[in-house]
This record gives sequence, C-alpha cells and structure tokens, in this order.
Amino acid sequence: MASSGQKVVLITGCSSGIGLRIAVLLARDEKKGYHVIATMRDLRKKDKLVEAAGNCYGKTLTLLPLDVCSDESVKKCIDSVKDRHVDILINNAGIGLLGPLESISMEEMKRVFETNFFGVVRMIKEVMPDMKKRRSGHIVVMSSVMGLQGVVFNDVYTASKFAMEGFCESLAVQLLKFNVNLSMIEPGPVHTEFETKMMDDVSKMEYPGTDAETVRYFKDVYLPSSIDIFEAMGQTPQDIARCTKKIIESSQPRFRNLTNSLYTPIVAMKYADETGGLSVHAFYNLLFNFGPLMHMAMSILKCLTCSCLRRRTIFPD
Ligand SMILES: NC(=O)C1=CN([C@@H]2O[C@H](COP(=O)(O)OP(=O)(O)OC[C@H]3O[C@@H](n4cnc5c(N)ncnc54)[C@H](OP(=O)(O)O)[C@@H]3O)[C@@H](O)[C@H]2O)C=CC1
Ligand SMILES: CC1=C(/C=C/C(C)=C/C=C/C(C)=C/C=O)C(C)(C)CCC1
Repeated sequence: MASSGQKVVLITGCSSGIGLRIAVLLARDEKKGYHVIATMRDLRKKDKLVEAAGNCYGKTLTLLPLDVCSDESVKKCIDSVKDRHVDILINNAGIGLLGPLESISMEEMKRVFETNFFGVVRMIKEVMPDMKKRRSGHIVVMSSVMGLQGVVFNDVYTASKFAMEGFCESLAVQLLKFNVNLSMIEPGPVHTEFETKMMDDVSKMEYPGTDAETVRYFKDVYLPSSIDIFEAMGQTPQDIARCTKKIIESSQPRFRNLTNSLYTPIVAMKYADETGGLSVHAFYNLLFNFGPLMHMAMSILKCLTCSCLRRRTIFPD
C-alpha cells in the first residue's frame, strides 16, 4: 500500500522491456517517492521483474494482472487499487507488426490496433474520470518515433501509433482544464523483446499473396537497413525509463518527448514541407538509392554512438 506522500504509478506491460525497466527504476527511487503497481497480462511471466526489483518487491512495487485488451480485466485491476487512486498512469503495453501489407491478415492488424490504440483508450477511460475529479494526475503514453513519421513496411504499427498521437493531441487540451497532464514519449529503436519478437515473426513469415519483387525489397533492402539502424541508433530500455522518470518529475511536463536526438532531423523534415513530398522522397532515396551508402554511414554512426553521440541523447544520465 502507498504511504503518505508517495505517488501511485500504474504501468502496463511490465513483463519485459521498457515497462519492466520503468517499474524498477521508479520503485527504487532513492526518495521512495513512488508506489509502483506493475501490471502484466500473464503473471506467470513475473520472475524477471521480481528479480530486477529485488527487495523493493512487496514494498514500493506490487504486481497486478491486467490485459489492456479486456474491458473486464482493466476494470477489475483499477477497482482493486485503493480508492481507485492512480496519480500517474503509464501506458506502455504494445506490440509490433512488420512486413509487406499483402501478407498480413486483417485479424493481425486488428490485434495491433486493439492493443496499441484501444488498449490505451480503455485504460484512460477507466482512470481519467477520477483524475479529473481530483484535479490532478499525469497520463503518459509510450508512442514511438513511428507515431510521428511513417516507416515503410511498418504501415499498420505506424498507423496505430499515429492514431494514439491524434487521440492524445485532442484529449490533452480538455485535460489541461482539469489540471491533468498528458505526455507522449517517442522512442526510436530500443533493444527489447519487441525487436526480437518482430525478427522471429519475420523469419517465420511466408508472405502469402505478396509478389516476389516486394518480398525482395522487404528482405534484401529494408531488413538489412533496419538492422543497421537498430545497431547504430538503438537505445536501451533503461534509457527510456530514465526519460520517463524525468518527464513525470518535471514541473511542466512536455507533451511530446523524442528520446533520441538523432531522430530530430527526420521529424523536422516532415514539418519543413507541408506537401509531404520531402519526407516520402527522402525515405525512398535513403532506402532504394543510397542503401549501401547508408550502411556505411550507419557503421560509422554505430562506432560513434558507443561513446560520443550517445551523450547527445536528449535526456542524458
Ligand atoms: N522496442 C522498440 O524499438 C520501441 C518500442 N516502443 C513501444 O514501447 C512499448 C514497450 O515495448 P518494448 O518494451 O520495446 O517491448 P516488449 O515486447 O519487451 O514489451 C511489451 C510489453 O507489452 C505487453 N503486452 C502486449 N500485449 C498486452 C496486452 N494485451 N495487455 C497487457 N500487456 C501487453 C507485453 O506482455 P507479454 O509479455 O504478455 O506479451 C510486454 O510486457 C510498446 O508500446 C512499443 O510500441 C516504442 C518505440 C520503440
Ligand atoms: C530511419 C530509416 C529507416 C528505418 C527506421 C527504423 C527501423 C525505425 C524503427 C523504429 C522503431 C522500432 C520504433 C518502434 O516503435 C529505414 C526505413 C530503414 C530507411 C530510412 C531511414
């Protein structure tokens, strides 16, 4: 149970990756400023979190089951929080989806929206009315750089994060009237199970209904570039956890928060040309015309990011 002065933070998707790291970082806060309710849809996956939390487990960190895709599970979880009082809601749970559109079923696409978009909406609907009544609270949403800029072969995942950005941009205005903050976090690539799950899925993919030329662009052009980008620009889940802590501890939290300054030019390019042509053509050229050059640039970047460029992350240690 939270002691007085402690903020109650509820986090979704804490079985691995970013959610797990945020939960542990906040639970281990030196000032013991947080009572963390770490949630996951399958409590059988709790061992990694429990181990990482160490002696915080059962003190500043408790566990609850929560599946963001189920109305019943979401309600049951929030009802079991004392007085339904959540000061900070961190919507982290999410899934990826990668590959040529032709080979992805409508069912898979709906699952992505059900988790990444409606999962967040469901959580916010359950927690927001109490925050509005109390005239205080902070809702954080783990978006993505793909919530701001489309990336080829990530069409549906990108769409789910764009949907989230539009939803939050609209809601933030109303919430401000009730003194409730809303912040989006937009990481670029982060080394978590998200990356490994997507690569696993891709290796099993059979591309039904996709022509050979598209499969070739995906496998031989996109995938190698994407692996390069993960290696050169990838952050750790701990980096994102530190950004998140900084955002929730800010007296005036920003609405949008890119975690990797190396992505700033990509986002700036989008706003520099309202016709959208600049981004579309730049991405086309990067991928199809300058692939080998990009590989070289990424190798250089990879070498630099291990020391000097890493320090350029917006939220350094
Ligand atoms: N890794 C990256 O490159 C980036 C990730 N992000 C975003 O960060 C967030 C966290 O991802 P990350 O840590 O990288 O990936 P992980 O795959 O490591 O973690 C995702 C978490 O979400 C959980 N989850 C999935 N579906 C549900 C559900 N229906 N209900 C509750 N929990 C669920 C998973 O649980 P389970 O173990 O049960 O599957 C897991 O705990 C996601 O929203 C992702 O879109 C944003 C930018 C980049
Ligand atoms: C920037 C860039 C690329 C890939 C970007 C990737 C792979 C980003 C991954 C972001 C993730 C994983 C976000 C998760 O939410 C391309 C298309 C290869 C080539 C052009 C420039």
